[in-house]
Amino acid sequence: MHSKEQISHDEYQKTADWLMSQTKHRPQVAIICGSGLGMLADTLKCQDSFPYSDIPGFPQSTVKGHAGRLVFGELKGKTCVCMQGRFHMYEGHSLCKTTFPVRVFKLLGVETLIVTNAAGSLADGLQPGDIMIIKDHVNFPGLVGLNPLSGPNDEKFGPRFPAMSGCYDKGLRCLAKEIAKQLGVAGLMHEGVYAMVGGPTFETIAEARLLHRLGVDAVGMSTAPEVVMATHCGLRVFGLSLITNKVVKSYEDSDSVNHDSVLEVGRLRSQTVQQLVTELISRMEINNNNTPNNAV
Ligand SMILES: O=P(O)(O)O[C@@H]1C[C@H](O)[C@@H](CO)O1
Ligand SMILES: Nc1nc2[nH]cnc2c(=O)[nH]1
Repeated sequence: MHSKEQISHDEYQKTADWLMSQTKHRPQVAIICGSGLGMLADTLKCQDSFPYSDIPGFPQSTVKGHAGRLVFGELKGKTCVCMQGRFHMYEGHSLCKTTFPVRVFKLLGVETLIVTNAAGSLADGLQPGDIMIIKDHVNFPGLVGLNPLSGPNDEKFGPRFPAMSGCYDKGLRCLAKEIAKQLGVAGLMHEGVYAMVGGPTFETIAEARLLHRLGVDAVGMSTAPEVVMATHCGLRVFGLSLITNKVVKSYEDSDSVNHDSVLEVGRLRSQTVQQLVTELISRMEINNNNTPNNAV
């Protein structure tokens, strides 16, 4: 089902053209808000916002904690677009639809994509409330062929066989660590490997143990397909996981995770995540090599 659906370049372009006809903002940075992290859009000034239901070609958000709005605005001298709500494979969207906004962002002239998510920790040193800079990912659906790039390749966006080593920009990861020190939150910050699983089930204990043994630090149900699409079309990527729970790895442990507690940790850490992302956007350099006219 996932590899058959294709979205043509024209369809992405139509959505980008519609958005450019509705707002004067021409974003350089795009932010995808994870579960409970929609407040990242609140810091944007001079906002223009669009419910997904009004945007031609956009899928709809169905998950609590994902408002379903695209917000454009200015942040510390940079023009941004923020997805208040992302699309997940488990909602029944094809991977093309799940990642639809990423190529639209490319056509809008975006150069850098910031992805955020809520994730459960497997690494012993990662506690709920900690923030993990994503150094790399394991795309479990992708490993078995559920890849948004399956099917005919559109060379206008990128090559047939894109490299994924180094897909999380090193310079931005270093900058984020420096900012965390300056904000006095270095104690909360870690760097690690995120794994995407299909969801919507949280992990069994056996699955949690398997992921832990494989070297995964945090697990979630998103992000990897977006990053694959972004890297394919040449966007620079920065990723953050907010650790919302420890994944249960012991049969003696009676804890269990639920979506409301995931959202609650998002609320508790919203200010810190907001400060980090704001500073990162403020201090990142933009090369302006992807203006909408020469985007793809
Ligand atoms: O959109 P993200 O990846 O932040 O959402 C995570 C994974 C599930 O969608 C949900 C589980 O609580 O949070
Ligand atoms: N798969 C998965 N996704 C999450 N999102 C937030 N917490 C979790 C978790 O424990 N497992």
